Amino acid sequence: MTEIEGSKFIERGAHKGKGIAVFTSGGDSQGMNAAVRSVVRMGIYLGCKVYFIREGYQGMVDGGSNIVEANWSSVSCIIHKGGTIIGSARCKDFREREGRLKAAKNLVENGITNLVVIGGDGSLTGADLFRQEWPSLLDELLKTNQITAEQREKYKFLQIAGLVGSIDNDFCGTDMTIGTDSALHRIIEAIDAIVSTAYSHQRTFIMEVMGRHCGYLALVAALTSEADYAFVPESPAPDNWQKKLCLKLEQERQAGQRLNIIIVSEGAIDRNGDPITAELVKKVVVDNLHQDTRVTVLGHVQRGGNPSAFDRILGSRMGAEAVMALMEADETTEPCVISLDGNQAVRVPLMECVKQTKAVAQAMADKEWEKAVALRGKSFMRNLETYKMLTRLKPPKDAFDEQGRGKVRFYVHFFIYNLNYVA
Ligand SMILES: Nc1ncnc2c1ncn2[C@@H]1O[C@H](COP(=O)(O)OP(=O)(O)OP(=O)(O)O)[C@@H](O)[C@H]1O
Ligand SMILES: O=P(O)(O)OC[C@H]1O[C@](O)(CO)[C@@H](O)[C@@H]1O
Repeated sequence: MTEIEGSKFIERGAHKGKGIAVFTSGGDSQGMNAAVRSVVRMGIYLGCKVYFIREGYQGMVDGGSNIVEANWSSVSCIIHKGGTIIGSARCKDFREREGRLKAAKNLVENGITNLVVIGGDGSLTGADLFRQEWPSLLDELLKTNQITAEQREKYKFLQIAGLVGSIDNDFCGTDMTIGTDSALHRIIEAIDAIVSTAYSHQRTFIMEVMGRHCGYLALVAALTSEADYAFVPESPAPDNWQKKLCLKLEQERQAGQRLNIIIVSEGAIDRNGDPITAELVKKVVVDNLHQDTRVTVLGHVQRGGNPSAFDRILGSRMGAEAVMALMEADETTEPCVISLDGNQAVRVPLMECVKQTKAVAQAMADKEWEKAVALRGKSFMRNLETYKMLTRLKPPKDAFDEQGRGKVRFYVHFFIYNLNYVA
């Protein structure tokens, strides 16, 4: 790299002959293609041989035509596409050492010692383990005559850079994972559509959103749609949630609201760790309030469709940074995750992020809810506090007209004021 008046100039062909492979793993997410494109083009610019590994870890384990060299035009016209053009999978084989042994052999055979992993917490946890085991995997391959002593020596270091591609935003160490923003767009669009029909029929809608054990999507969806209630896994509803929920819905109706929206994260639980499903919430509302209530499960719509501008840029920036991280690494470098910190792309140690992400799961298993929320990070914590505060606030009396109905303009001011106040 050359310094030109304070800015870095990365020379074309500076890393000629190095082998890099990129693959996408776990649930697909919008923006993965932008990241793949960026890795390929940055790699080629630097003179590397860039490979696609198709179908995630399964392709790495199976090898053969799943590992193919990419060229500049293989990634033309994909930045706007949802999903991942190189396929993704959940792979049981890679969870076993035997599978990882086959994967190691395939990488050595293709001369690949640099990996860009684009996936969620599971994929990056797998990558962390793979990197730790690499020397012992090569030893075993050598011992069983599957690789030569020369190959053992030449490929002794495996460098890994992870990009967090998942709609769940459940990985510690980055502000936003690639795909979350687009999924939120899908969710908000759907809620806005539901609100109009709910208004006409004075209905209550329960919307189930994805996120696995992470409530980020549910929380931000609730905040941005003024939902009346939200169930998120990290901060389970109080034991008497049924009563509190019904009271809240009743209050809103009495204030003149024609509809209610409740957001349920697919991983929502109560304080005992038992699931709170959308159907269970519906039963509580119908049995107690006799409201006309419907459930909408958004499902994979959230993962589909074109990526937002944010996710395209995020994927592009992260992809280029991942290649640079690999090229600058030496045998002492720890594997890293390319993260978003504020507006900066930063490299953080993969092992640390995996450890912290596991700690969230542990805190939830131990029912240490406050710890779980804190471990999710500041932005999660602030969103949760904001939402709780907004839903606790009751409108003053002058928010109602003579018939006791809510004045719409008042609500708008009230909401905006409070949002500004807590932000
Ligand atoms: N502990 C692990 N050890 C080895 N491999 C793992 C491990 N966890 C996950 N993997 C590998 O990563 C793959 C993807 O993991 P997972 O299904 O958890 O999705 P993810 O990467 O978390 O993505 P998403 O957040 O979109 O679901 C698994 O199918 C498996 O092959
Ligand atoms: O597509 P699948 O394998 O059904 O997985 C669904 C899961 O994947 C995610 O979409 C991404 O992790 C989760 O939100 C959801 O629980």
